[in-house]
Amino acid sequence: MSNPVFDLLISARWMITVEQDGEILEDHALAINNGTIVALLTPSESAAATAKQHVRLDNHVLMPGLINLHGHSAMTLLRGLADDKALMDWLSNHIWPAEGRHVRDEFVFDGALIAMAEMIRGGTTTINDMYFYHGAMARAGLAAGMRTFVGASILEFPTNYANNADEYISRALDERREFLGEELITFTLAPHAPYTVADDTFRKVVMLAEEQDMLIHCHIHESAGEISDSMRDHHQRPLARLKALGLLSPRLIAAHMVHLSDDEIELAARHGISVAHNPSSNMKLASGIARIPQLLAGGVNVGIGTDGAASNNKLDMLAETRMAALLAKVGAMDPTAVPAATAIRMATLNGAQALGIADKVGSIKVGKQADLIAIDLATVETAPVFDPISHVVYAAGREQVSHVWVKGQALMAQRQLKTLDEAQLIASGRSWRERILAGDQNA
Ligand SMILES: CSC[C@H]1O[C@@H](n2cnc3c(O)ncnc32)[C@H](O)[C@@H]1O
Ligand SMILES: [Zn+2]
Repeated sequence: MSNPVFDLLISARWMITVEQDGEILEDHALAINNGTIVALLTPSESAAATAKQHVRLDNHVLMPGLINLHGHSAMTLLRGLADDKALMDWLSNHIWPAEGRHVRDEFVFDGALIAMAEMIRGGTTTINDMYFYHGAMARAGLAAGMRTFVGASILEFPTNYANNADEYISRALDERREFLGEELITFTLAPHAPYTVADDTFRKVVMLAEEQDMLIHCHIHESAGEISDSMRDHHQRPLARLKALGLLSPRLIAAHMVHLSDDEIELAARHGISVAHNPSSNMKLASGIARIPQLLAGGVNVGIGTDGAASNNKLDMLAETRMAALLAKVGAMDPTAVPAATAIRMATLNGAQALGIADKVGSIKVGKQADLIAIDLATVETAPVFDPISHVVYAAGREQVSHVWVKGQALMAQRQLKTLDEAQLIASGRSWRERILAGDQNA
């Protein structure tokens, strides 16, 4: 019997599977057909295998694509407009007025494409987003070929997108219809935060999420002010209020969760909620240090996000993974907190788990889809290699990401973007700068 000819064969010097913490395979290969990993080949099997395309990564580590569990992609167009502010000052006095002047369909599409190019160049294959103009976001995801979770934002106050909570919801559900058959596009419900969403709206969100089988994505316990304002307005901490409203469940991805008591960590674990940890944004807005080691020890699923480019200001998941490991250590005054392998699991499989796609992506396993990245370790920054897991977290930079695949489709090869035109995106960013500086209401 003749050997099968695979669609794609990727052989790599090292493979971090994330199936077991710390597992590294040397000189193995992955066989891929129709975007799915169909075989994991030993060195001798790899040598005998044949494929329509064979990518040889002799100095690289191959690993699952990074999953950005919390972002606002289109905010790339507001990057650097308001730095060095605390959360509520940043939002109320700078970001929301700027969004009022500029955020439209075209802004979201163009801003999201710039974000996606940056994310792909840094090894991100999935983005869990929340913003406005969801058709534009979904179209950007399809153009880029990224796995895109489009968060349908819900607020009580008017923006360019909608006037009240009911309108945010109905408009988003209308926009969602066009993309229901798209495997890479999933809509989620994204009530913005406990301080911008009323009790009745949260109740509607819970009902709708169950009825439509949708995830819920919300900023929760981001700053100390959010908690004290909630005590003043609701006589409860936000998490207790959300529990009473039925929001706490495995459907919930809670972004930030910086300020938590031991009881609240236990509550989060008991209800199976996932946390999107955003270390750089939390540091830059001086929101605080999330208690990640305690959350993980308590059994809470914690993934990693960048937040938007206006509060980070990078969309660099490798840097964020490193920050997650370092910040946990200094927060706990314990160098063993969040070791490198745990940080990699948080940035991959835990993100997939939060999004309900751990059966499809998040680790390297036969039967899973080929959402994969390669990182070139043959650079002075990562020579010599004793432990590829250590280098991925602590030493390698995003410029060392060489290849990115989503469902077997190459989005980047040898650092060349395959689905997006970098020069065009830089030009688009320049033209938005002029429009934004001109204060064009219809920009
Ligand atoms: C409803 S999502 C879009 C909304 O959220 C704002 N935003 C961006 N980053 C943050 C953050 O860290 N905390 C709270 N709100 C944030 C964004 O500007 C949009 O208005
Ligand atoms: Zn955010």
